[in-house]
Amino acid sequence: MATTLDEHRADVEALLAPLARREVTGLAEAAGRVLAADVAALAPVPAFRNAQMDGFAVRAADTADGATLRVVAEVPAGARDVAALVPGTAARIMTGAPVPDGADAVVPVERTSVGAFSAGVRPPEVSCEPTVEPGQHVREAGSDVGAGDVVVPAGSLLTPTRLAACAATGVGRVEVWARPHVAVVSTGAELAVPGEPLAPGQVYDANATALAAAVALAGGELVVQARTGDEPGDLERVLADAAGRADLVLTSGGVSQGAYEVVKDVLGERGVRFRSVAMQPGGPQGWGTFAGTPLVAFPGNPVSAQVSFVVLVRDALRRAVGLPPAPRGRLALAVPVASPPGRRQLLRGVRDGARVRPVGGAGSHLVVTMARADVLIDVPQDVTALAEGDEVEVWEL
Ligand SMILES: Nc1nc2c(c(=O)[nH]1)N[C@H]1C(S)=C(S)[C@@H](COP(=O)(O)OP(=O)(O)OC[C@H]3O[C@@H](n4cnc5c(N)ncnc54)[C@H](O)[C@@H]3O)O[C@H]1N2
Ligand code: MOO
Repeated sequence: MATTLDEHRADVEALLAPLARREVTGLAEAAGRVLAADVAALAPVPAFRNAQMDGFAVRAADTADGATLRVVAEVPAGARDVAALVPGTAARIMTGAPVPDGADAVVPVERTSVGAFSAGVRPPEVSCEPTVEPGQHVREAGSDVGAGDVVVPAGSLLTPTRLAACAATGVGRVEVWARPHVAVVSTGAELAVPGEPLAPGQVYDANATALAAAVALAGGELVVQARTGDEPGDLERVLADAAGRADLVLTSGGVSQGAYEVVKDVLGERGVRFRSVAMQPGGPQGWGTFAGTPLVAFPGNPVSAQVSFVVLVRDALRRAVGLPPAPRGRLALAVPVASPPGRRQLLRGVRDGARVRPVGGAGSHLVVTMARADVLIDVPQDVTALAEGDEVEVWEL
């Protein structure tokens, strides 16, 4: 009996479990990564009591009845050793500058007798708006976060806002889940490079591009993208290089029943296992290690290779980088669907409002039609007919 998709997926997930690894990076490189450990604030925010407005630091009680205050000091942002404010005086202060001890309020310049600042001229005195509340326009130290408090918890995706929070609290490096290095190897003597002329009998290599993009979107880092023909020696050389540079090697092609199944032949001798999985597309599959590096061998048909990645490898890569599984959902079928028995079908589907309908035919070569699909419709192995309105599980593409 052919292996079920769930059984094969479990084997591939076990093979890829060691890909999860932590590393410490700078903040710029951490964008889009997932935090592996809590980040705690090294400094409080604000680090000191400071002004929220350009204006005058005062004692609120001194300003009653429009009293005139002598302007005795100048406090720009970045000022150090700021003297305490003597009663009955004011200090000209700029946004972000330390509020002098003794002052308990900042009055914006436009709400004082001065009206506006002009460069280089310090007004000798000032009177304020009628009501000045203690604490107004003063940003207290630690009012955003205290030193030692958790700024961003482990498991968070590092978005610009969260990275800014790390930076603002003095944290320059963070522990994240490492991006596994992935090699993508397309096999087949017939493959041509997109952008170059197509000779008779050739087919453009779509899998290298598809798998490279899929790896990147699942959080992996592409380190090798190679093509090899049907020469065992070539394949061995390419795979040895790939296995030396990557944490995971993905191959496509050469795994079915043909006379030139180079992947199956070369890897089979090295302990990689091949089996027929009861799914369509993506029936013939291989998995194991090459020179100690995990390797997953997908069939060459471009629809099969892409579907195989989605259902076998995508979530394992996402897990390694700390991401949750890709979203799966349930949708009602917009049309009836017939399905052959004994093989779990992964039909290309397109959303139709809250419903889903199959798009294109079943052929695994229909790589362009596949691009119209936004989900895979998952028809269980034992189901042969579904009616309009029946709910099906879908995998996002
Ligand atoms: N006698 C049998 N023949 C086949 C069987 C079978 O059980 N018995 N299985 C079929 C199924 S299902 C699949 S899937 C394919 C898998 O074939 P391979 O993995 O050996 O792949 P190839 O033969 O190398 O290529 C298949 C097909 O895909 C095209 N291809 C390959 N690589 C690429 C690429 N990188 N980009 C675009 N297209 C690619 C290739 O030209 C072939 O047309 O086997 C069936 N046969
Ligand atoms: O199992 Mo194959 O992937 O259908 O074309």
